[in-house]
Amino acid sequence: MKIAMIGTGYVGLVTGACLAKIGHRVTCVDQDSSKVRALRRGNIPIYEPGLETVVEQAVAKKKLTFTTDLAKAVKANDIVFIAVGTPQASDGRSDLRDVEAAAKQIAKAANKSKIVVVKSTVPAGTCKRVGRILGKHGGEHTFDVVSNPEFLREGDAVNDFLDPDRIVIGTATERAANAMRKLYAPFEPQDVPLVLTSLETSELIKYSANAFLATKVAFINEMANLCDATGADIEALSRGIGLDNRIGRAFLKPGPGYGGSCFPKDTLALTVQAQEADCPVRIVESVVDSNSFHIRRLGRRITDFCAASWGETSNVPLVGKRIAILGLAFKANTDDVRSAASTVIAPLLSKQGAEIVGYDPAADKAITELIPTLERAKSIEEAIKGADAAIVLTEWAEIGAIDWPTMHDLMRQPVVVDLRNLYNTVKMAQNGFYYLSLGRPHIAPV
Ligand SMILES: NC(=O)c1ccc[n+]([C@@H]2O[C@H](COP(=O)([O-])OP(=O)(O)OC[C@H]3O[C@@H](n4cnc5c(N)ncnc54)[C@H](O)[C@@H]3O)[C@@H](O)[C@H]2O)c1
Ligand SMILES: O=c1ccn([C@@H]2O[C@H](COP(=O)(O)OP(=O)(O)O[C@H]3O[C@H](CO)[C@@H](O)[C@H](O)[C@H]3O)[C@@H](O)[C@H]2O)c(=O)[nH]1
Repeated sequence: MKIAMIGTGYVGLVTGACLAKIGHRVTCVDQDSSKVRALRRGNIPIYEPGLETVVEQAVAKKKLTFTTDLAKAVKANDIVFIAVGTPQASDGRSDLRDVEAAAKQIAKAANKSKIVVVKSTVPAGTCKRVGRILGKHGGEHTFDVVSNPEFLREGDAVNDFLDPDRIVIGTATERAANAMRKLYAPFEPQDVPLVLTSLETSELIKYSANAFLATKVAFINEMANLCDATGADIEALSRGIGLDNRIGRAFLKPGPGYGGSCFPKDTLALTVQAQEADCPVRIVESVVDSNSFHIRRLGRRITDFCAASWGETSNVPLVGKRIAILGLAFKANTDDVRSAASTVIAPLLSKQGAEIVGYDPAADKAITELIPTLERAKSIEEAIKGADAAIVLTEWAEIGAIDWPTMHDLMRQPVVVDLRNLYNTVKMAQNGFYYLSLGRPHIAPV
C-alpha cells in the first residue's frame, strides 16, 4: 500500500521505515528541512538501535523516501498517517496544534478521498475533531479517520514495531477497518492480536496503557523507599510480587522516577481529560504526584548521603564538591533527555554549589541543547576523575559494567549513589565505596 507519514520524529521515522520493511511504499514528510536533508544523505537524526539498517534497506529497495513537500506526498498516497508531536501544554493538556495543523494541510492538499490515520497520542475525541477539520477544509473529498496509537519504546522501537504485543485500531467505517486490516496483514503469520474498536476507545487505550505502566513504576519506587525505611530488600520484594502472574515482573524496577517524552506528559494529560469529563482519575493523579515527589526526595537523599559519607557537617555540604553524573538520557539505549532524571538532579545539585560533570554514551548533543552550561566528559573515567561522588542515573550497559575497583583511586572521595541498582552492595562496600542504592541495605565500606 502507499503511505504518506506526516512527521518524521521518533515515531514517524520508525513507523515509516518499518512499514516500508514489511512491504509498503512510504513517503516520510517533515517540515524540518535539515532533518529531511540528513535522512536523504543516510544520516539518522536519532539514536535508535537497529533503525539505521532498516532505513538503509528500505531506501535501497526504493520503498522509503523523504520529503518536505506535504502536499505532493498527500496527493500521491491513499493512506496518510499523522505522527506529529503532542507535547504537554502549560496547563497539562496535550498540545494538539501540530495535529490540527497537519489535518488542515492534508485536507487542503487532498486530490481525492483519503484514509487519515492518527498515530500521535491524542485525547479521546481528537480523531472526531480531526474528521471535522478534514471535512471543513477538504472540499468535496471524503476522509475516513482512523486511530492507530503507537506502543513502541525508545531504545527498543524497531523490535517493538516489528514484534508487537497487539495492534490497536479505532475506526468509524468498515472501509477504514478493511484498509487497516490490509495494511497490517503482514503481521498475520505472527498471530498479532488486532484490537478493532471505536475511535475513542482506541485513543483512550493508549493513555490507559501508559498510565498503568507508570503506576507500576511509581508503585515500586514507593515500595523501594519503604524498604529503605524498614530494612527490607526491594529486589526480593519485586521478584516476590512479580512472580504472581496477575502482577507480572515487568516495570517493577525502582529508579529515579519515570521520565521520557511519554509517561510524564501522558499521565498528566489523562488527569486533565478526566477532570474535564467530570470523572477524575484519582489513582493517576496520585501517580503524577508520587513521581514528582520521588525525584525531589531523591535529590535530598543524594545531598544527605554524600554529606554523611564525606563527614561534611556544613549546612552547604555540596559547595565546591565535584559530582559526576553517569547517564543523562531518560533510560538506556536512547539519546532522548526529555524529562530525564538528569535534567532535574543536575540543576538541583548545581544550585547547592556542586560542580557537575555529566557523561552519556549517546545524549551529549541532546543535553547540550537543553542545558548548555553542563560540563560534559567524553568517558566514564574522565567524568569520575577527581569527583567527590558519582551519581548513576541511566542503566546503560557500559555504566552497569564499570569496574569500580579501578575507579576507586581516580575519585577524590569514593562515594557512589546508584539510582538504578546496577551494582552488588556487598562488593561495593568491599571495594571501599560508600554506596547508596534504592531499597537495598546500605553496607559501610570495608
Ligand atoms: N517517542 C515515543 O517513544 C513515542 C511512542 C509512542 C507514541 N508517541 C507519540 O507519537 C507522537 C510523535 O512523537 P515523537 O516522539 O515522534 O515526536 P517528535 O517530536 O520526535 O517528532 C515529531 C515530528 O513531526 C514534525 N512535524 C510537526 N508538524 C508537522 C507538519 N505539519 N508537517 C510535517 N512535519 C511536522 C516535527 O518537525 C518533528 O520532526 C506524539 O503524540 C507522541 O506522544 C511517541
Ligand atoms: O521497571 C521500570 C520500567 C521503566 N522505568 C522508567 O519508566 C520510564 C519509561 O520507560 P519505557 O516505558 O521503557 O520508555 P518509553 O520509551 O517512554 O516508552 C513508554 O512510552 C511510549 C510512548 O507513549 C509507549 O509507546 C511505550 O509503550 C511506553 O513503554 C523511563 O524513565 C524508565 O527509566 C522504571 O523506572 N522502571
